[in-house]
Amino acid sequence: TGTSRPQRMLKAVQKNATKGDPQSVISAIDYYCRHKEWAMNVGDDKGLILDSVLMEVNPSTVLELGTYCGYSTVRIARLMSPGSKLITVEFNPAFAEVARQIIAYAGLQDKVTLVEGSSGDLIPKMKERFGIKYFDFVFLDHWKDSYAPDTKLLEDCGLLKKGTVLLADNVICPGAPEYLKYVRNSPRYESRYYKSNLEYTKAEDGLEKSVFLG
Ligand SMILES: O=C(NCCCCc1cc2ccncc2s1)c1cc(-c2ccc(F)cc2)cc(O)c1O
Ligand SMILES: [Mg+2]
Repeated sequence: TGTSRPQRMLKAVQKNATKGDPQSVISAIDYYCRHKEWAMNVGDDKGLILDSVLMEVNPSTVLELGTYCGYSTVRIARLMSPGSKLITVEFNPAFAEVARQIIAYAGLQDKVTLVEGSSGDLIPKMKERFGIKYFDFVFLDHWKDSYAPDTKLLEDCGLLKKGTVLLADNVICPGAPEYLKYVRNSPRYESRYYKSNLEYTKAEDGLEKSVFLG
């Protein structure tokens, strides 16, 4: 057995990016995944939408579900104000190990808390474990059929407040039909679809932005 895809991605960052420079880490990953080996990062097309929605919200607390190698973690944390906190949840220990190193290489480890485990187990523990009252921004990028149940769980745990923004990746490809039905039909959300491309491809994908109305 050789290296894994995430390990090869980490090597590309260590080789081509500048330590402490988040933009160079993002560019190194995008170059590697577009020209060498595809990987399921949110990518540069959808990444620009993520950046603009994030800057509009300017959140103090962020929850990311699905860290993978930390690409979107770096994209988000690099735009967050001093003193703000990002909690990112990853299920797969091998992914988490690579993500920790990529986040540290970008110099963003002080803003980011990476937690290993499943979203369903960890969401109910957010308040007691991390002293979180509410999340201002939630990026959903984990199991697509977990988006809807985990959104309901966030509501039930009182982790959303009036104005919290949920941004969901892959609502077209691989798709999150249950989630779209839920947020688009619920009177508690104001939703909007941002059409884009599946990372590093010409296929359609997009992000759904849903504002919690309280
Ligand atoms: O599955 C995807 N992403 C989730 C990985 C699941 C890892 C998890 C994290 C976690 C944390 C907490 N609790 C439970 C879980 S489970 C994903 C897949 C594609 C794709 C698109 C076209 C393809 F042909 C093939 C793959 C593209 C994407 O952007 C993705 O995000
Ligand atoms: Mg994704």
